[in-house]
Amino acid sequence: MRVDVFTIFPDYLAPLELSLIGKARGTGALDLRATDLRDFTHDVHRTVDDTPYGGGPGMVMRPEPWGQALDTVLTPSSLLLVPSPAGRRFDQAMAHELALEEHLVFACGRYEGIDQRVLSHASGVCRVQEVSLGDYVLFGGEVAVLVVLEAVTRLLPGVLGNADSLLEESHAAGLLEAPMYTKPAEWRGHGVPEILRSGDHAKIARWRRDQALLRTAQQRPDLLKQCYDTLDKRDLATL
Ligand SMILES: Nc1nc2cc(Br)ccc2s1
Repeated sequence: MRVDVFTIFPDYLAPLELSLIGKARGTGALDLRATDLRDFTHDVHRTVDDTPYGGGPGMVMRPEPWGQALDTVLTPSSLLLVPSPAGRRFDQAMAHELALEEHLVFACGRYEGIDQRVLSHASGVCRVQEVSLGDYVLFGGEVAVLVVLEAVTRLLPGVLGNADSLLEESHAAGLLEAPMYTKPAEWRGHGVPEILRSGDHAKIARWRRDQALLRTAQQRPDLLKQCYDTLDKRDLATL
């Protein structure tokens, strides 16, 4: 997967050199390029913003640098993602959708946002999707890019050593995952559920399913409602 990120703070994306994302870049699973939007300005101050038409507080990002920057990468097969408080709520289902894309382009806004004509113009070239992490406002889109890219990269083939862990993790089957334990068997007076040390894999799988159902019912009843139709009689007996 090819990913282009345009930002006025490319160093913000330095964490993408680390850990599994760094490995994904090394293996070629992820071809990631972060570009400074100011490279597409032509004045001595490298200006990327200006006052808003209609007045109001703050500054708006100018369309010209964005137009020239996006011209260098967008093709009809690209998906332009614009982090925004007004965007589609990012979730695991969207992460799976994005992991199937061949080319993601992120436009990281700052200030009061990007001139709307940039998105309108780009929609004549490729698909454009505003994306939100949640109902709160950040200083810019870079943090959203870090989150989206981590969630998507771990879904790319070959990135996670054990792909099976994708099957059991929270939100994988619409449920939160069961609580996990490791050695020692006794820690500060706290033991480990005996079933997990029984070696009976069928019973362990059932216990984990039950725990996932109960944990989801307690902490995220909204998720349980979404997947209720997929539950079988044994699941319903647990609830
Ligand atoms: N939740 C979010 N807040 C913001 C603010 C700016 Br400025 C740009 C993108 C985003 S995504």
